Amino acid sequence: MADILLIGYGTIGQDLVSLLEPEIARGEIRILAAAVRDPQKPRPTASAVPLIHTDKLANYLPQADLVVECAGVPAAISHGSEVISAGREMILTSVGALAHRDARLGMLSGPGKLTVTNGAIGGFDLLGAAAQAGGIAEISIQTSKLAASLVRPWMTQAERARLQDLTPTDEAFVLFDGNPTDAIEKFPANVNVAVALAWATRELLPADAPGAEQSQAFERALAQVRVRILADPNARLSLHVIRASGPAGTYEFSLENAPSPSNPRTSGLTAMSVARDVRESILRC
Ligand SMILES: NC(=O)C1=CN([C@@H]2O[C@H](COP(=O)(O)OP(=O)(O)OC[C@H]3O[C@@H](n4cnc5c(N)ncnc54)[C@H](OP(=O)(O)O)[C@@H]3O)[C@@H](O)[C@H]2O)C=CC1
Ligand SMILES: O=C([O-])CC(=O)C(=O)O
Repeated sequence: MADILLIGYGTIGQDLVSLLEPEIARGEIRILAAAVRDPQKPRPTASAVPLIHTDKLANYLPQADLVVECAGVPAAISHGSEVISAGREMILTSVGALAHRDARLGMLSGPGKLTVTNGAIGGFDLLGAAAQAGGIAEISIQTSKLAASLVRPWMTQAERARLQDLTPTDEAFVLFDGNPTDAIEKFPANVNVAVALAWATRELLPADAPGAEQSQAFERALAQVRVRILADPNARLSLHVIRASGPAGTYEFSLENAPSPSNPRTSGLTAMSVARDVRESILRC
C-alpha cells in the first residue's frame, strides 16, 4: 500500500483521486490527506480525502511514500524544496515552478526524487531522444486559449479590454512571444506545458550530478524554447502546437485536449498524465 499526500485539491487533485479509484479500491493506494489553502472553505461535494492546511505539511511528510503537487506555481515554489529535502518522491504538476531559480535548485538537489509530469502535452519520447543527440536546433510551443481566460491581474485596463472585448469575428492575436521563464511569470496557470517541454529536451546528466549542475542544464534548455500565447475569441479548448526541427528531422505536434469532466477550463489530460505517473511510481516501490 502506497500512502499519497496531495498538495492541492482542486480540479486536478479531485480528478486524480477519481482516476485512481481502482487502485484505491484494491488497497494499492491510500490518500493520506490533501494540503490546501483553506481546509474550512465550503466545497461543492463532501470530500472523502482529509483536508489539511499547508502549514501542517511537514507533519505528514514522514508518512508519505509519494507527494503529488497540483496546487499551482506559487505553492510549488513555496513547498517543492521542502518535500524533496525531506527525502520524499514528488510528482510536480505546476512544472512552471522549475523556471524559478531557487525553487528549481531545491527541487533538483535531493535527497528526494522529482518526477515532472508531461501534463497536458506529449511527444516527449521523440523530442527527448532527438535533443539528447543534438538533433534539435529550434523548438517552440504555441498555446491558443480563449481570449477572456487570459486576463491577468497585472494587465492594464487597455490590455484587459482588448482580451475581454474580442468578438467571434475578430482574428486571434499573439498576446505573448518570448521565453518560458517570462511566459510562466506572466501566465502561471497557462504555460506550465512550455516549461515541461524544456524539461523533456534538457541535457540528461547522471542522477547523482549536483543540483547546481542539473539546474544549469535545465536553464540552457529553457533558453532554447520559444513560447507564443495566442488569444483566440473562438477557442473552445486549449490548443498546443509544438514545432521542432534540426538534424534529427522536422516535427509538428498539435494537441487539443477534451476538458476535465469537472471543470471545462482545465484539460482533462493533465490529471490523466499525473495518474499514470502515480501508477508508474507505485510499481517501482
Ligand atoms: N503541467 C500541466 O500541463 C498543467 C499544469 N497545471 C497546474 O496545475 C495547477 C492546479 O490546477 P487546478 O487543479 O486546475 O487548479 P484549482 O484552482 O482547481 O485547484 C488548486 C488547488 O490548490 C490549492 N492551492 C492553491 N494555492 C495554494 C497554496 N499556496 N498552498 C496550498 N494549496 C494551494 C487550492 O486550495 P483551496 O482548495 O483551499 O482553494 C486548490 O485546492 C495549475 O495552477 C497549474 O499550475 C494545470 C494545467 C496543466
Ligand atoms: O491545460 C492546459 O492546456 C495547459 C495549461 O493550462 C498549462 O500548461 O498551465
